[in-house]
Amino acid sequence: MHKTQAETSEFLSGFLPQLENTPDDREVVLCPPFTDLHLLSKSLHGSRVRVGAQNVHWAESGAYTGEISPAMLTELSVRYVVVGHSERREYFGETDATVNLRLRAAQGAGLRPILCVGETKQQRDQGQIETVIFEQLAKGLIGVDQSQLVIAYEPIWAIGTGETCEANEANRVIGQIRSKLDNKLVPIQYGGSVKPGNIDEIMAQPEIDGALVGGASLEPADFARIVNYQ
Ligand SMILES: O=C[C@H](O)COP(=O)(O)O
Repeated sequence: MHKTQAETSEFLSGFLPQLENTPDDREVVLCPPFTDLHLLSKSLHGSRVRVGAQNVHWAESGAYTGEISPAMLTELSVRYVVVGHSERREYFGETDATVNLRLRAAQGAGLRPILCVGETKQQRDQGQIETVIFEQLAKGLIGVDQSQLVIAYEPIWAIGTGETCEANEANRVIGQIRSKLDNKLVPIQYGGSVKPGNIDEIMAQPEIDGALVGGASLEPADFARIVNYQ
């Protein structure tokens, strides 16, 4: 829940010029609040930056006050949608079952969902990393087309805390996630306190295909440095 439309416009003015020398292999997606989607879609038309949303409901339409349907997003040229972020699971009652409904509805409308999975600190300390994540995958991915999917491994204890998962540990867990997938080519991102100072090491890991960036994406220079990792 960051940035009004005015703030988003200001962000773009600072960010887009810094993509002039960005290598072609980088796919850049901005996932703002719903209220910024129209502005972003218009402003980014013809650019290399794609637009994503932060959530989507599974129904086509109906009496679901406060929710947003897949078609409402695709009409705005939205291509991606984050599903099952840990904040949605923790604060808004998301379960693996509702995550699954959202993933399937998103794909049914032509959106490419970014499924977030990850463990709490307590689960990690109790040696339950794989147990937790494999269950999130098993329940979340029922009936989901893995050729139109992105996964983000986000250890909850590393989100917004400044405490980053060591790059080699993130690489190990992401390898475990990949071992459970039918399609080994699903892009798997790491998320959790990604910053200009650690992006190079994170992206040097063989299993890590990208990053889901929160706080550091709010500053144009920081996010551009992350996109332009070495
Ligand atoms: O939504 C963003 C991710 O949860 C990561 O957030 P962060 O980079 O602020 O830790």
